[in-house]
Amino acid sequence: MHYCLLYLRIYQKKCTFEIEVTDRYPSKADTDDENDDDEDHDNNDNENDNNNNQSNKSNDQHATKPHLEGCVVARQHIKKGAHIEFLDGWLAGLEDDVENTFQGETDFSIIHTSRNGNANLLLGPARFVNHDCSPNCSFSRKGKRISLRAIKNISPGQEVTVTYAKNYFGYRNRECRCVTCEVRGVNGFGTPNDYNSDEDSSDTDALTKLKRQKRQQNKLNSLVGLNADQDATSSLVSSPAVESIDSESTLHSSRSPSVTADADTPASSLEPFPDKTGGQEVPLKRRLRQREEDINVEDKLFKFTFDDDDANFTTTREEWKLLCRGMNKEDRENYTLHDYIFSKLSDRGRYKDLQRFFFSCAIEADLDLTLDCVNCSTPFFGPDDRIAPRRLPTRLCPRCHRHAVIFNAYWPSVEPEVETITLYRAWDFTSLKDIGVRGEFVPPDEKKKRKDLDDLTVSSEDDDSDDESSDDEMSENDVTVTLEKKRPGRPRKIPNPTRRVGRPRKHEPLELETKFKQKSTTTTTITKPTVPPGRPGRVLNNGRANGRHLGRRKRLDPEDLDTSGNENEHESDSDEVIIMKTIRSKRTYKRRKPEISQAVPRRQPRLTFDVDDNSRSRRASPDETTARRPLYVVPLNSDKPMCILNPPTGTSGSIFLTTASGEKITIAAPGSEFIPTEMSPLRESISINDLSQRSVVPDVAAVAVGGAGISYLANGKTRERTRAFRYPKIKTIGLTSKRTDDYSSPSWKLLQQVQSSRY
Ligand SMILES: C[S@@+](CC[C@H](N)C(=O)[O-])C[C@H]1O[C@@H](n2cnc3c(N)ncnc32)[C@H](O)[C@@H]1O
Repeated sequence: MHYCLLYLRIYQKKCTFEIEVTDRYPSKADTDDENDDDEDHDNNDNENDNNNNQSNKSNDQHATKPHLEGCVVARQHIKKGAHIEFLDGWLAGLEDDVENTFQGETDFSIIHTSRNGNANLLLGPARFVNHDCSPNCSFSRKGKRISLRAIKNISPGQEVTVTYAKNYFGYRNRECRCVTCEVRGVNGFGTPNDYNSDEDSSDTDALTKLKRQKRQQNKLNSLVGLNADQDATSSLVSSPAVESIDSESTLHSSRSPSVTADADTPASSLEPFPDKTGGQEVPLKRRLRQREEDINVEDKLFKFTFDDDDANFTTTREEWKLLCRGMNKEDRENYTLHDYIFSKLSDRGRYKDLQRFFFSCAIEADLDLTLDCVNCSTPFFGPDDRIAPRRLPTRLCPRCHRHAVIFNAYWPSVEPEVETITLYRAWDFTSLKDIGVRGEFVPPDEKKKRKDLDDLTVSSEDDDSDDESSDDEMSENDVTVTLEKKRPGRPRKIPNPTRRVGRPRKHEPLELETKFKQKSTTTTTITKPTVPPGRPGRVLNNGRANGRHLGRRKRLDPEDLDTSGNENEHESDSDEVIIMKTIRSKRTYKRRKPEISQAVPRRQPRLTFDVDDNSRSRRASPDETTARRPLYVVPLNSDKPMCILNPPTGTSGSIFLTTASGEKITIAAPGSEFIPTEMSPLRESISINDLSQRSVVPDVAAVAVGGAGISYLANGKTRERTRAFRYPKIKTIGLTSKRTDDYSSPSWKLLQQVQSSRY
């Protein structure tokens, strides 16, 4: 309890520091590898143009092996001599044999006190304080209690450090990877030669070296603009000789959260708020206001671009605004962006999964993608962060995000903002249309209809669930009967005695598990169930499965999608849902008859999303495309047609979309007149000249297929021009009315038909 309190206290407002994560230090395994493969490193590093010195080499090496550890970062100015409240530790004595069990572990901090030499386990927030050869704090001990005192002035954002011992990280701390060593290019950042020269040197040499270090440190001070107290290299600690100091490159290589400067960044940018006033002290309030303004600007500008594609994609936010423009004022005020997104998603619970999916796709699509924290400008998502984080990135870096969640204030301020801070996801559906994740936009009247149907379903399900609970082993027929009773639409979650909440537990009661298995087996063997039409858009499950994969730190694997989703879905809690999922599998829907005759391809693509197809590196072979590429249907309000085909001007014709297998779906009536100036809101066809002139086609339905084409009349002959899409991403073709609320438009109906025939 006592230890718990020690930790909990650090979340108090007046606490001047916080626990952060850093990837500065290598794991034990990394260090061993490094020693083993020194030669290899050199060879590899030589290939890297950017890495001219050893320190960078070393860093890059670790960039590929992120290893996170804790660190303590100041959140407020801490004056020299001040006791750092709440940064306390507690010593728990260790017996010798127990101590041995901790050998080689860095997760525990063992302290040997000079008085009796006993080993103690250091517990409490103080255990997160890292070593620096030029520390800004020192430990002090009172009985079993350890506290920290600042020996230099510490600014917000600076890491709180102490010196552990002279030889803690090997002889003369040669494996030390503190900021000071990094700046000096020594120890963990030095070359083996440094060590040799150091070992050979005499005491007099050491004095000269110290003097030289002092000179270099002064030089550094003037370079980075820190005063003597804040300087990372000010204290003369025992350290090998410094051959040269390349402050710019070494600072650049720093990946600790407390040091975020890059090569040409002046020291001011080490501050959480980049100094925009030419070095003058700016009041916190003003900086916060400035930051808010920046956020607003950023918000407007936030765009997502895939450079390998036909067009830039505007944000979902902009689409939403466009939609709002057509609304009356009252509706507009009540209709939030989230409403819009969720109306597309149809299920709030999928938001997170979809986010993960976007995140992974974003990484797939642009390997150099980085985002800067809107609060502290730290790049928090870059090439090195390709391994999926446990938490999704926000537009605030993890540190600022967490801080905002706790204090409703922007780091480092702890004064709550007047209004609740809105925390945006970094990948907020901006790429919805691009990535190929399908959403479902349900018109309000349709939504109502479905709701009514769903309500009906719930009541019928209630009856069914009674039956089920009385009979564990359901026969195939039983299932079919159950389903026949069902209305179309997604099954509702209903109270069910056998319902499993959350993931299957490791130690589930045996009885329940058997029951579950029996039912699953029964359901998966159904061959010809009466398929409830269901509602379109269920493919979001795919995104879901992907997210799950990411959570397991795995690359997305399309092969896994069909199966893993079923196992882990939240909805798989109930047997009902398992049944539905089975029915929704590709086998079942293949048997469904297309509802629009010539407009729908005979051969339906599988209900999978193949991430490999989506990657730049590989183009799917025709066979693969036929098998894997789905026909995506997403209504969008894009202001740009993404696929532009250039027919000869002055011609008229029709537009069709092609599936991956080459089948065509005509989406605009052939032979329609081209009247560029009069855009009929209800027209069924769109002139190919509209596209050729790249005119804006508002409120379009988007259909992602294998390609798109036009057929037109030229010299009395019908000609065709088709373009295959390289990636199975969503492409839009202008298609429908200008009015988004007009769901009676023929093209909207067509879209619905296509949608319903799809699933
Ligand atoms: C008392 S703990 C400090 C907290 C630690 N970072 C953590 O998250 O548990 C000591 C461990 O931190 C790491 N560490 C701290 N300072 C270091 C430094 N200057 N160089 C290399 N590793 C360091 C080492 O792994 C060391 O065993």
